[in-house]
Amino acid sequence: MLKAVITDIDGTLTDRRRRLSTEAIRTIRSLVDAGITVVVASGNTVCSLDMLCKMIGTDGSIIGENGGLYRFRYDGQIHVTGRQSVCWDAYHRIEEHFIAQGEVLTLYSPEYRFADVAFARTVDPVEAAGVIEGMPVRVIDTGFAIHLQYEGISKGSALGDLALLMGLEPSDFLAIGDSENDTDMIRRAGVGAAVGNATDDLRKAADYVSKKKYGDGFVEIIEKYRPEIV
Ligand SMILES: O=C(O)COP(=O)(O)O
Ligand SMILES: [Mg+2]
Repeated sequence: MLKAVITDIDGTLTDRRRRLSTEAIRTIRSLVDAGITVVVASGNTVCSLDMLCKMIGTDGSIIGENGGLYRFRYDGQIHVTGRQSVCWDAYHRIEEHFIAQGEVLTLYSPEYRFADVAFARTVDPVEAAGVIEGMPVRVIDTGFAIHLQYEGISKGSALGDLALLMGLEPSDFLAIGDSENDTDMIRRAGVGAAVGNATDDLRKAADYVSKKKYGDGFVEIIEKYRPEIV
């Protein structure tokens, strides 16, 4: 039996252009109204997740910055497990490398980030990873941004910590995602599902891959597993 849902946002509840699926929101509201907790787990910042949770109508339980931080409900403490200073060291090395080639990197909301570093996908993430080889930092391409994350930290590691705070096990969760940054999370969850537009690696790690894409895929997955969520 499953007891809660944890979902990625970009590419799962949104389309490629980050437009939220109204059908997915409707589905989340029906889960919440039935007393089922829905956690959002994203590479996004706390403030953007808070706005989203309020407007969708969840209880504010979040995993942000790709697992670099998490919080149980709006009034809970923000637990930061990422090590941003190490990520900044990695970023500066990458920045120097690309500046030497005439490429200027664009940071994403650095003033609102506490755990990781994120920047625009204007450079090759594999080349960026090569530049910081040996450092305890992972380069993550979410399909929407490139993130630098301290080793061992992921949405999956944060799911373990958050589930404990909620009095649940990771295996109590149905987890849904679309990309590389969701892999650990869908592996650790009781059921891990990927939407139809998911990357090949995530599809391989998933228990189920929806036929439909983006928000419609999310709705399809919830409909399939709804009888198992109590
Ligand atoms: O912040 C990103 O790069 C992607 O966000 P997501 O984890 O909700 O897909
Ligand atoms: Mg995503």
